[in-house]
Amino acid sequence: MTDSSVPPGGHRSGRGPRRKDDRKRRSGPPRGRQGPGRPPSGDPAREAALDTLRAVREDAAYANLTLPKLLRERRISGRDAALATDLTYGTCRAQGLLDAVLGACCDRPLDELDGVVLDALRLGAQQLLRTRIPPHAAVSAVVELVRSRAGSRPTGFVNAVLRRVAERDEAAWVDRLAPPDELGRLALTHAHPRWIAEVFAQALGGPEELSAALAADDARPAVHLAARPGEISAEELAAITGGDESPYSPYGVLLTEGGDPGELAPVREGLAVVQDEGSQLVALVAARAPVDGTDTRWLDLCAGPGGKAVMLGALAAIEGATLDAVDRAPHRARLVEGAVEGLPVRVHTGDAREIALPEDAYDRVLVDAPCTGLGALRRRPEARWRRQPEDVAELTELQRSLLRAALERTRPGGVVTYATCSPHPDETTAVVTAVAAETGAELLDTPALLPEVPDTAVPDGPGVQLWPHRHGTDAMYAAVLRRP
Ligand SMILES: C[S@@+](CC[C@H](N)C(=O)[O-])C[C@H]1O[C@@H](n2cnc3c(N)ncnc32)[C@H](O)[C@@H]1O
Repeated sequence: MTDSSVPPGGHRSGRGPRRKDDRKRRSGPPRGRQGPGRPPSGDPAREAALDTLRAVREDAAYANLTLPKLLRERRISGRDAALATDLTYGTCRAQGLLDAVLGACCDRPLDELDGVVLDALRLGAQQLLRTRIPPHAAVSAVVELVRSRAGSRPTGFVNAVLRRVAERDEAAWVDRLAPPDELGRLALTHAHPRWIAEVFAQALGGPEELSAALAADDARPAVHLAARPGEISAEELAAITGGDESPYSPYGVLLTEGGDPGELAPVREGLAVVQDEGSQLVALVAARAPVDGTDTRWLDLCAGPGGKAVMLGALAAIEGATLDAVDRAPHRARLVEGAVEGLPVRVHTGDAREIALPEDAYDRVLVDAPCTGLGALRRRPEARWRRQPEDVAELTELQRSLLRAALERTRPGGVVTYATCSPHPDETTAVVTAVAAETGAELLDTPALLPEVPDTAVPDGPGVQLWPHRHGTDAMYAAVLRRP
């Protein structure tokens, strides 16, 4: 739907980094900052949301790093912080759906709008379609925000577009805008790019669970803690934090209260870390995989920032083993060093494919490969719209070579666990089966290593696949291979 009665708003390019010559042409205060005579809107939550959306759009920032920093700097807490978080992450997650609706309500392409206006429209549409905020409050708050950031000129435009958005609810907009096929409809309904919905359907072995999978992936994830083995039990950790013991991981606690988990005493004291239950289960697979013979030399080839290295290091300490932990990125290797203090872990910085570590030597190896992260989209609100299908091929090349490097460093009879936080079959089954065929490595029965977790088998492939809608975890994948 377009409407020629909509008054003109800002017209500058709204998406992608702003060009230098654009900046020169503008007069007056820089967009996105307070200008003289323009008081703040008195709405710290929406101001923080708008600033984060700008950073995500212009600087390719990560919302989940930018917003918490901004809230701390501005001393925004309590209900304002909760509102800012809901609005920012919700708007980032739903961007494709919001843009489809806004596109039907604007008389010009969205990428010709001023960036601040576009961010404000997305923030407004999110409130109108996906929250319980009363429509008049949502519209007037966003109009005031635009006035404080960009002056009065675009306010009529923003007001008119948002009033058009408010004419239908989310379901009615989906009815109107969805493509005719079921997969396209589900992708729009749950605000996912079509290609990702296709990947999920392929990984699930059919469309039956797709709606549940996309819905769970569109919700905010629960926060899990992992108790450090040998230091504190999950039962004790749950009692101290007021959380619940996790359903599957023997070390997991599901937090039931909000707030910053980093401030909890057991986390500050190093007795527990914030870690999704799916990651805990992958570390458990790596620790449980059956080894023939000695079992004292362990290796984590892609260790940064150290979540699984902490769990493996703590288990190694209990078993009398040692762990070598490798990461190519120096700052990530340093994070591992900080995380594994006091554990029998040596940290190495370098490329796992070339690093000078012994070959045919390790009993137990984890390669938690860099991947598209399609299994952890819940945690990175903007990621689903940033990732592109073309990213996959480059990563699968690296994943195969890392798995080969892991097998070369494993002794005959030792085991390698290959893991990704992606369910994409090209990154999971295809990598594992190709490298197993090339090297003669034996594919072990990985679901048997997690007997307490139901429905982990991968359709037509080796390994275990976890899912948010089935297990409440990220969509982690793991498969175990034995070196011949
Ligand atoms: C999925 S993350 C690992 C997460 C980690 N296992 C944890 O539980 O916290 C992948 C890691 O692989 C590292 N990496 C990427 N390419 C690498 C390479 N060629 N050699 C070693 N590490 C690499 C990245 O820097 C990144 O830290």
